[in-house]
Amino acid sequence: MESNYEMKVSEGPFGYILEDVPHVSDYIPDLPTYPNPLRSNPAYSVVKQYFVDMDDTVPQKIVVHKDTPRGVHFRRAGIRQKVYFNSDEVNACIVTCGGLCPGLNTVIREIVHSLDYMYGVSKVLGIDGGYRGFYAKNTVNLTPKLVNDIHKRGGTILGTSRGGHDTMKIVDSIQDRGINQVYIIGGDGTLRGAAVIYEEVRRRGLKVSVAGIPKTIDNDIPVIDRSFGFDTAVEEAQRAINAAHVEAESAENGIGVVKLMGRYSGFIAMYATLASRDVDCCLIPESPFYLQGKGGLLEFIEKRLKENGHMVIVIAEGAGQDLLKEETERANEEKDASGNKLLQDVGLWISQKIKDHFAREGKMTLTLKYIDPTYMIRAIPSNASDNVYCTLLAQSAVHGAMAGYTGFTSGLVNGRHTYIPFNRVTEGQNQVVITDRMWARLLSSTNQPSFMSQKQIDESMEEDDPPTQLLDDCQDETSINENETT
Ligand SMILES: Nc1ncnc2c1ncn2[C@@H]1O[C@H](COP(=O)(O)OP(=O)(O)OP(=O)(O)O)[C@@H](O)[C@H]1O
Ligand SMILES: O=P(O)(O)OC[C@H]1O[C@](O)(CO)[C@@H](O)[C@@H]1O
Ligand SMILES: [Mg+2]
Repeated sequence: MESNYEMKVSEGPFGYILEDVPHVSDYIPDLPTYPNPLRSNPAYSVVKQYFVDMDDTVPQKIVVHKDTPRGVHFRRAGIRQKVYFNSDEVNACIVTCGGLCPGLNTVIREIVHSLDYMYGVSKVLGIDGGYRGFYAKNTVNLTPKLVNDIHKRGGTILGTSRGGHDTMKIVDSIQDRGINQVYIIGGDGTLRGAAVIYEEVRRRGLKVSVAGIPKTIDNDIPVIDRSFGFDTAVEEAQRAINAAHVEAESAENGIGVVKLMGRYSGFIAMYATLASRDVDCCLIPESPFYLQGKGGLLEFIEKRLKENGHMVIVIAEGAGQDLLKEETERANEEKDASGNKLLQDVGLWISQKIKDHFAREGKMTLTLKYIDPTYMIRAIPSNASDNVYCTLLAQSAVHGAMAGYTGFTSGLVNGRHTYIPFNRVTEGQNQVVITDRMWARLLSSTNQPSFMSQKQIDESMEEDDPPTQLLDDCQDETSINENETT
């Protein structure tokens, strides 16, 4: 089903734009409102200004010049004075879809706890096994007690799946069960699914809030600063890189190759490399490379081995797929149940190419160890900082749904929690911009070639990408989201 998501945009002076999120009262008139029960919650009532001002918004771009227009803003997340659901009336559900990511259980736990402890909501259903669970499986009652310890475990207690999105059946199930708050945790595909669920709910005139919590280990969701679980994944990747380094260092002409996740976006590989400092070469999908000849990878490997006697290569799973395709003379057209292209194993392929090259040339004997920790970095529980992040994302989603917002995802923008309309997070993909300052930092830390000709550099500068860090000098140094902070 195609999305027809209509944007709710308003404008103000000096180029101010609010990309607002829908509200149930947009299509159901005269809904009653209730005072927020948090008024009498001792934890909150001591906090000065614990209600978010209705006019609070967060700018998408925070580095500005004297005369730049104020630009796009998102509604600030948080507790509202009025809520549109009475506590007894709420019948919520939670579903997790797509690939695993550290922190899924923390988000589930926190939605259940926030609904119960903050808003007195006790009816929360868990949907089993992703979208198809709405119509093909039984549900489970989620209580604070049941979910109390789950944040210490990896995975999702609800199970997840790919494929199986049937909008009509899902909304029928929502309607039949009397569900009026739907919390959907997932990546770009999941949020596309959530957008069409919201549209169908609205078409039927149902008082149902549809709230998303963006999840992606690859950090490829646009607009938001970073996705939950990313920090944990980068930290876990260090263990594999350390092992590769120890192996490489201990052998004559030792090479350690580590493959990390990242289908189209090389953020995990880039940040794991920058964090480790043991990596000699990082290869990501956004930065094409070649093997043979002057300036190629094999030449660089030989040089680095001569200099250092060992080296570590980190490769994102989506890197070099064009080379593999050429080599095998076939495109891998296989797709998963959600329609995502299945990739060939670039780690195995590149390891073999390196071994073959040096054996054939008889140049040097090398010892190569290939480490593939891809699923290990996403199947673990979230670390402390991701746990806090997940908690805040979940609480924001609950406050938003209780306040009657719908068709939105909670998300961190420039360090502030916001409500973002679905279509803004599904319209594109966050990727490493290789003409940006962060990639330049990586190149200078590994001292690897850029594998780009001057012609390619000129072309990429001319592309219609957002202005780059190298060009306009307006990068927020602490932010991960390359595209949006440049
Ligand atoms: N365009 C779409 N419209 C409706 N549903 C979709 C769409 N794309 C994907 N989905 C559904 O969303 C769910 C998850 O999609 P997908 O497997 O692509 O994972 P994801 O959410 O992108 O997460 P990740 O990329 O992290 O694995 C699946 O059930 C799939 O059927
Ligand atoms: O869970 P699956 O189907 O093996 O998919 C793995 C893919 O999911 C992700 O973890 C998230 O999109 C990718 O990095 C990876 O390519
Ligand atoms: Mg996806």
